[in-house]
Amino acid sequence: MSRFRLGLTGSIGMGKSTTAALFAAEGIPVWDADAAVHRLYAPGGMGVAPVATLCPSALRDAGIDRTALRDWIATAPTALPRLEAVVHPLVAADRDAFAAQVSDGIVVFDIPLLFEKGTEARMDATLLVTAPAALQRQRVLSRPGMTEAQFALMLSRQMPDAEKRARATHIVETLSIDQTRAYVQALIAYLRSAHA
Ligand SMILES: CC(C)(COP(=O)(O)OP(=O)(O)OC[C@H]1O[C@@H](n2cnc3c(N)ncnc32)[C@H](O)[C@@H]1O)[C@@H](O)C(=O)NCCC(=O)NCCS
Ligand SMILES: Nc1ncnc2c1ncn2[C@@H]1O[C@H](COP(=O)(O)OP(=O)(O)OP(=O)(O)O)[C@@H](O)[C@H]1O
Repeated sequence: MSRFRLGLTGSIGMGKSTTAALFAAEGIPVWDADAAVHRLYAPGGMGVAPVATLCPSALRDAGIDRTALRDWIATAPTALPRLEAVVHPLVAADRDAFAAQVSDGIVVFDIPLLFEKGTEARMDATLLVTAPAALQRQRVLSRPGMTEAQFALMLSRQMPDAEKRARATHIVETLSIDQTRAYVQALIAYLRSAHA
């Protein structure tokens, strides 16, 4: 089977990381965009200098402090697009370097902003993880330090779930681990048979 790129996405708290781990447990290589950003922000990361130039207050212990960055983003509507303009090309380079290492079989790309940034055009198929809004809200608000305002702000920055459902080639509701694991296993089998 030649390389098959599966874009995994979903709004905050919908189950991307958990579902990505289910693919990894089946032996599927997974690239995680949020993890790539953490690497870029860590001391020695490629993102430290450019982000610190943009937001000097975020430079802390030779790395980028996300809390300071989050506070800076709240100061102006232009802040996040300016940050993305610096970070996203570095994330894309990390993604392409990962993809180049895998020559065949299914590869999963866990990308929160897959649809928001049109990255689905670089994928062979897309899987949306989703859940009822009330469950999403309960999950996110149960996180330490998360507030209603923060949740609303993050949701406002992400494409509505209904729009993502209309664009995804595959959709799974993350209601139980067993049910999602069964879905992941069936999807892997289907993709291997359909694209052998
Ligand atoms: C804005 C930042 C500082 C907030 O960091 P913090 O640790 O508080 O939140 P975290 O990173 O866990 O993100 C919380 C939620 O927002 C999502 N998110 C992250 N960046 C963005 C963004 N630019 N637009 C919309 N949602 C985003 C995440 O996927 C997650 O669902 C951080 O997310 C960041 O640096 N984002 C810019 C880089 C980026 O766009 N990352 C997404 C790559 S697809
Ligand atoms: N299939 C599932 N069944 C039951 N609970 C799930 C499932 N998938 C995820 N969850 C729960 O939902 C919460 C959010 O999951 P996860 O962190 O994977 O979401 P995410 O989309 O990666 O979130 P973020 O966008 O904030 O990174 C976690 O508490 C997790 O235990």
